[in-house]
Amino acid sequence: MTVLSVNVNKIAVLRNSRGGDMPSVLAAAQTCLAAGCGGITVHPRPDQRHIRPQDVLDLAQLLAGSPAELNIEGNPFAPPRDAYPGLLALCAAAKPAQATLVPDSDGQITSDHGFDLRRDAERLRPLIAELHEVGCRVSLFMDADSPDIELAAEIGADRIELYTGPYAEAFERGDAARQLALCAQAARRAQAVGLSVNAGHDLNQANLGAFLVQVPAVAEVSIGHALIGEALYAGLAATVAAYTAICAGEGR
Ligand SMILES: CC(=O)[C@@H](O)[C@H](O)COP(=O)(O)O
Ligand SMILES: NCC(=O)COP(=O)(O)O
Repeated sequence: MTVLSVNVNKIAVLRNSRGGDMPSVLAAAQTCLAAGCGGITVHPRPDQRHIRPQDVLDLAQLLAGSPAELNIEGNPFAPPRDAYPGLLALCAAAKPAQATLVPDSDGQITSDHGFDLRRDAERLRPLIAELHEVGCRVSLFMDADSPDIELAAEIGADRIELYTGPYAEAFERGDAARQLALCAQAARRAQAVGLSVNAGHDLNQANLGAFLVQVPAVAEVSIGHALIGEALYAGLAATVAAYTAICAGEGR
């Protein structure tokens, strides 16, 4: 079954807009966990516009000893800045179950592409080894049409996360077949060299079911933006329950 990891970045965005601790990232994570999700995802960025280092440490404490996993996403090449210690230092302190490496830059509103491993493989290799030393599983954010899926295994990654933004856009336009085929093919290539496959970005209640039907053996989906938006109307616990039902294949 596919694990749902809820990305709580957007809870922090709302909190940060006024300061203080309302809404609380920790309380939101607790609600998601109680509603049945299998993990919590955060994507701290150097400008600290949403999840902050202290949130990461608090979430790590909340999840310690629980079967639910903490997944920390971020750019491993972004240098420390102000109170942001850098992704590897944060992972060393929080010891998440999974670190997902993403090649996003500060100027991006959100992540919008995967790694070019022809360019970055040799820089990533020692960082992946360092994260393994800390005890993290390592996943690499990859485009579904990347020619270099197999290289992720060669440099030591455990998983890839398929960037599903192009699929979500195509689904919205009503012509998702090509993107689904690309994602399914990338998943099969990854699995053939021993990588597990995660997926994320702009997944929602409308497009998730078709994705999980067509793309084989997706280990985890991380979902935030749509889920938190939908939760404004339906409630967080009910929305998480709806996603876990889709992940469990109910209604297929
Ligand atoms: C890697 C990825 O697709 C997500 O981490 C995405 O970046 C969500 O983060 P934001 O909520 O900050 O856009
Ligand atoms: N890795 C994807 C993620 O964490 C959530 O992306 P989104 O649902 O906020 O687009």
